[in-house]
Amino acid sequence: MPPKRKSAPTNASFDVKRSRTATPAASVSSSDDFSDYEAPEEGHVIHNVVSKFSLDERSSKSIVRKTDSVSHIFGKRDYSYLTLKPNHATRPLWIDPEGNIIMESFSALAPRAQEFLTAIAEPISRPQFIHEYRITAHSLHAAVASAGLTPDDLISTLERFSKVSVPADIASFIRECTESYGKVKLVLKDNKYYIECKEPETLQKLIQDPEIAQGRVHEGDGAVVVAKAPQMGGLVIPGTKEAAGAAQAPTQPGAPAAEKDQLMEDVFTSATGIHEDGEGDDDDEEDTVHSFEIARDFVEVAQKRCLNLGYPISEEYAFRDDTTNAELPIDLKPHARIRPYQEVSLNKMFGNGRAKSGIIVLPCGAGKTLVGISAACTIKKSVVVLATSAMSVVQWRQQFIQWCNIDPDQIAIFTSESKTAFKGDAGIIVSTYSMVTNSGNRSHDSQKMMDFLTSREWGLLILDEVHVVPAGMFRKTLTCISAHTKLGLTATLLREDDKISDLNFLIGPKLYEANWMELAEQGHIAKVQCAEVWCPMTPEFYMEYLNEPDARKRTLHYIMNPRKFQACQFLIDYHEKRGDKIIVFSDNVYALKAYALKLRKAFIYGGTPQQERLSILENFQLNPNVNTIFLSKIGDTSLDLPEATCLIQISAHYGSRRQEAQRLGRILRAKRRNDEGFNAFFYSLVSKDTAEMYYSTKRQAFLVDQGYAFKVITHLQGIEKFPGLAYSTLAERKELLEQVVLQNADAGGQEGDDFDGARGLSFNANSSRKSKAKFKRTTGKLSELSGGSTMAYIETNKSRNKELKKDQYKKKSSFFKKLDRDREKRQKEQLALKEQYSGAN
Ligand SMILES: Nc1ncnc2c1ncn2[C@@H]1O[C@H](COP(=O)(O)OP(=O)(O)OP(=O)(O)O)[C@@H](O)[C@H]1O
Repeated sequence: MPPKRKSAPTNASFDVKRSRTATPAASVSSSDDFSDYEAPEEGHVIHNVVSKFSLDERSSKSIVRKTDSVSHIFGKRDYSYLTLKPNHATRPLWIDPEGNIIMESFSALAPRAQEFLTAIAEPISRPQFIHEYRITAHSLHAAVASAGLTPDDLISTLERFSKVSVPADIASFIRECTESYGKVKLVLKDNKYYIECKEPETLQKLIQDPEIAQGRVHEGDGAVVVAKAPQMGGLVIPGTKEAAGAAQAPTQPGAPAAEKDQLMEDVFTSATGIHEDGEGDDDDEEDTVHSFEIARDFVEVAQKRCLNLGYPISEEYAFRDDTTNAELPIDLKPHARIRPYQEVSLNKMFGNGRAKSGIIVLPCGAGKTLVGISAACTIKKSVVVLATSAMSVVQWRQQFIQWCNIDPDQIAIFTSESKTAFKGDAGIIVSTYSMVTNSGNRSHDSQKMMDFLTSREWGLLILDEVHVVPAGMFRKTLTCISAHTKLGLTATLLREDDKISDLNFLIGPKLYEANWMELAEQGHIAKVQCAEVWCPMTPEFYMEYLNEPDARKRTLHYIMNPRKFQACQFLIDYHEKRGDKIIVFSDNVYALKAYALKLRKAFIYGGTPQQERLSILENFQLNPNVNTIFLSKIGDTSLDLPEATCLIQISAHYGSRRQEAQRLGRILRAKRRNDEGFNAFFYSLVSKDTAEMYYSTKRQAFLVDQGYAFKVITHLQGIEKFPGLAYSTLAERKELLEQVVLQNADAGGQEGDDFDGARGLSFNANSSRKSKAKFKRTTGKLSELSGGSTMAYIETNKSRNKELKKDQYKKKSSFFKKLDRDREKRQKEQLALKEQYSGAN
């Protein structure tokens, strides 16, 4: 097979078909920069050691499938030929030869198995009873790097948990991936970069490579430095029980019986080498490491080359040995107690006494900010925090002051409104991605701040909402800010473009991903009842919907469907009477205003002046007469309203899974979450038999994978008898339809992208800036925007969208191009007729 450049198969992993189309290592060019390098897909087989491995061929040779009357239904996923172990009923895992792992979460051994799987595999779906995981090259990398697991540990533990023997192909995949992963490290010590390895042979191999040799710094005789590796002992993360000197946390309720505990401990110990009492087998041993220095501007080239050679580099920061960068006097306040899952995620980051770069995934409202702050308190060096909006910037600063005993003067804000550096040698700067990457003309103060940011070294770079940042912007950020450790934080590691794997490469592996349902069970986030309410279209709206040629106007028809309005009115009334505080979300601003005005409720969208926004929010929080507010997409993220207990969604961003999860996040932090029997409510109102139903299903995919169940409500009991129900007569509905028909297509569009507050749409954006960026059009088809290709995020780069469109057009045959032209012509004629008709009336 000829080497493919920039191939981008869509899966991750251990998937047989994908690994076949893997980018051969040689295909990643040896050019000197990364500008033309496109990282492979998430978890995709990323180096030659892995690409040599073809599970497909091996497994297809060895499998003898049964053929009976039902086997055709299961096709390749008929695994009935696998032999179950005699005591399979007590084991929780099914492992198939294609690398998928299914876990019975009701098994007594499930808690242990889950702990193990979270360390070695990617969670794919975790509903109540059955969880699905997949072993990927990246997950194995993270397992080796953060938990220090050996291939034998991994395979033997899988074997113990599995109902069937671990297939030989999987065992060899694990060996091939883990043999090289995590062995070579990039360490920044005394402000010099070192490539470090425990095996002298591997290091020799790298040194002898002509490309790497070019970047090597020869000090004295150019010898390889041999040193003792630092050990984990002594590193205490602030805010943990250990830090407070408290005893170990008691066993959780519902823990397995004593005799099972012993079995589980055996299994766990065999996997990690760590006993329950925390003693490692070889804690006292010191390992020898060999390293050589690499020039700063050669680091990326070396990283790429090592990846090609089959030794992907992990980045680590020996912050305790860093005497060059000033210490930041920062500690958590005594009252701060970090939660168990926050502690687990931080342990993954500081697992071996050094800080590892990577991504931590926690549900919305689960406290990512405190995780970032605790990381800063552990490293105790200068920190840069980058957030997506000016409002988040303010919140980050407030949280630093709330949780830490740091002088507020040492936390500076860099936004369009504030540009002052911190006092002293070390400090914290909080800014937005676009402030840092803005390539336009900067004001004098802004340039001064940028120079400050780029001229020094930072101990930690915290990247908030890491998944939403366009990849190009990301690269720019990482090149202009030199940080020893990069910590990405997100709730939804989902992107609509094909750049998710860039995060693995540019930041580091996913270090930890929390289980939403578990956190809800433990009361850290609210339990939510989710429902999709099907609202039939009225006949007159449906006729118009079917005949409308313009996609955006069609959208307006299903959002303004009178039956949807009635459902919204009914639900607001029902939940207000229950004592809930309700947020109604609408991406469509025309509908937002129309619904809110008709129902006499307050609304906030991009055009609402700042003062008015704050006043509405304050009333919502404190005034018992203001129980419902309408919000446009500007409220999707960063809005901390713990009073809210019910969400109603009337219009959304097509099929965006990320938006659905983020909106749900607004009620996950409900104050009342620990009240007896408390539930928050999330309703998505969907017009039946329209495109909205398709998008709605797509939107829910991520939450369903997290274990949320969406009930379908086809009829709201008692709605017909609801007093004052709007649009209950045909005349009213026709009047509404007329108003909708008279709107131009823009009314069917959505509010501009609120990627960054600096562009004017965030909650605390200066209203004078709003008009500049209110609406942003991108070229592309509806399906491209909608998540039609299992996407949740669209690259906000206009030229990229144009390219996409062009590519699609190129792919079309002349026959289809002709059809497109004919259709456009017909649409123009229809529009002209309509205009003529409305003019005549
Ligand atoms: N360990 C803790 N102890 C007490 N309160 C906590 C803890 N961790 C987080 N919180 C509180 O939980 C709330 C949500 O935290 P935060 O805003 O960091 O969530 P998030 O994960 O960033 O959410 P989102 O993704 O929606 O922005 C905050 O009010 C925060 O103070």
